[in-house]
Amino acid sequence: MIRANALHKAFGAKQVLNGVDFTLDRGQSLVVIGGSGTGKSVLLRCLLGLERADSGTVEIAGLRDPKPQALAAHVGMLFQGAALFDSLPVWQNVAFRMLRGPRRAGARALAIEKLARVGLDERVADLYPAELSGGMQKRVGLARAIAGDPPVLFFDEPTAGLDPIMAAVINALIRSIVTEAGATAVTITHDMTTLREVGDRVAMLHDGRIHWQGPAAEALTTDDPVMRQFTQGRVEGPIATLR
Ligand SMILES: Nc1ncnc2c1ncn2[C@@H]1O[C@H](COP(=O)(O)OP(=O)(O)OP(=O)(O)O)[C@@H](O)[C@H]1O
Repeated sequence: MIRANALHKAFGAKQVLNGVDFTLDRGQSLVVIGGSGTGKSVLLRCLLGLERADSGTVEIAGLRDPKPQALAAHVGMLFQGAALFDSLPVWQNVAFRMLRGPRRAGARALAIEKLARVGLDERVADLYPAELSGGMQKRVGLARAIAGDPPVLFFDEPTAGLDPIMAAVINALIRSIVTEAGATAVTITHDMTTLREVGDRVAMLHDGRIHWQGPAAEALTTDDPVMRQFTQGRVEGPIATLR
């Protein structure tokens, strides 16, 4: 369902992706972890066709090296910081894509249905993003990601900036939405709780490659020194840190 094959991407002399390979079966949920600056966002942009890899191929939902426009019908995305349009009310943010298509008339009802799915009341529909808390904005972003019932979902740092309780709420919502929809999901995170709650599988990006991948249950118990340092948040270990 999602395949990255030998992806390479450099910026000038800096080789960020240096042969990234992974395959994710339909209906599986993959959590991608890795230190700051290891290229998680670059990988995401390459997968979504927002950035062109120097070499290698991507396959998503049967499309090979798809352009973002071609992916729009297949992929829902929760952006870091939710990335809502400030000038549009919540319901138009959620049903944004429908507003320009033949199903315009049903857009508001669909938005309200999706808002309910993420635990938001109909009254939120007419508010503007600036009137919402960070946690509510994340929920709206989540409602937008699932508005078109896409078979593939991407979540970029879904709990960043949230308090631990709201983070738990968002993790649980993501897990239930992914399970219920049978969606194939890729989540980028630094949050070990998200790793445990959301992932079936985990892949760790390190030195431009997938250094480790395996079942989520093994990610926190593996003896791999890079994984151990990262998941346990240790300063000492093979991952170079600025001290
Ligand atoms: N457009 C660009 N031009 C030049 N360098 C870039 C560009 N985009 C990313 N990079 C570099 O690629 C590297 C990886 O960046 P990326 O944002 O993917 O890291 P990340 O793993 O997502 O980090 P974080 O967890 O901090 O968000 C960084 O060194 C960054 O400076």
